[in-house]
Amino acid sequence: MNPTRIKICGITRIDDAIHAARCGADALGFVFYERSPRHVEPARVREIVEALPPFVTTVGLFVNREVGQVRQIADFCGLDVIQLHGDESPAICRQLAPYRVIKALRLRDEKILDRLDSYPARAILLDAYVPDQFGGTGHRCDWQLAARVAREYPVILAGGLDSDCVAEAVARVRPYGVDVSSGVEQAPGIKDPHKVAAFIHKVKSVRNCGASA
Ligand SMILES: O=C(O)c1ccccc1NCC(=O)[C@H](O)[C@H](O)COP(=O)(O)O
Repeated sequence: MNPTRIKICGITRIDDAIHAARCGADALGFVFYERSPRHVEPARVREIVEALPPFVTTVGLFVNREVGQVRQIADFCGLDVIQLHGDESPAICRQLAPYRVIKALRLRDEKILDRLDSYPARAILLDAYVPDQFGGTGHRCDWQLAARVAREYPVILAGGLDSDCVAEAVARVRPYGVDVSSGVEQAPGIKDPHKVAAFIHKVKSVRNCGASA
């Protein structure tokens, strides 16, 4: 049985990053989408990355950015993984090699099942579908459909998770990992240390028989 990996997304402050790492987060996400209330400048992210312990994975989130810009920012900040949260094609994912790519897809209906094979991504992040919004919405996705996807692919479940619902979500979907942003915040971009600790504790205490390596 593998543990459910935990990504805390929308980090903008060193203290929040260190606290999440101490609580046991596997990965931290930084939003480079300028229209997000969690947007953070590359110079700040570089400082945060330099302050982190060695075994915490750093993930940069981009929405429909040009590949060269994504690479430039990722190289500058020292990021480990790139998460593409817009309408990026499978070809764009390929162009970012050797960076590992997580492709985020907003789960609208079963048509998603036909699109998955084309993505050369290390994992698919399933988020809620909210018209005209790319992420960080606080809305849940269809866990039943997500569970079907998770039987075939490594899935990172996102969308409206918090410490109250995450144990049930893991038990039902059996994802590779979970991702949370607004559910552990005091305000957009500002994490609540108690909510972060409670979320991570809940995930670590639930059995996930389906999670693959
Ligand atoms: O968080 C944002 O503001 C955001 C904006 C645009 C694209 C992606 C964004 N966040 C990506 C994430 O990975 C979030 O953690 C994910 O969407 C879940 O968010 P939430 O429902 O608030 O937990």
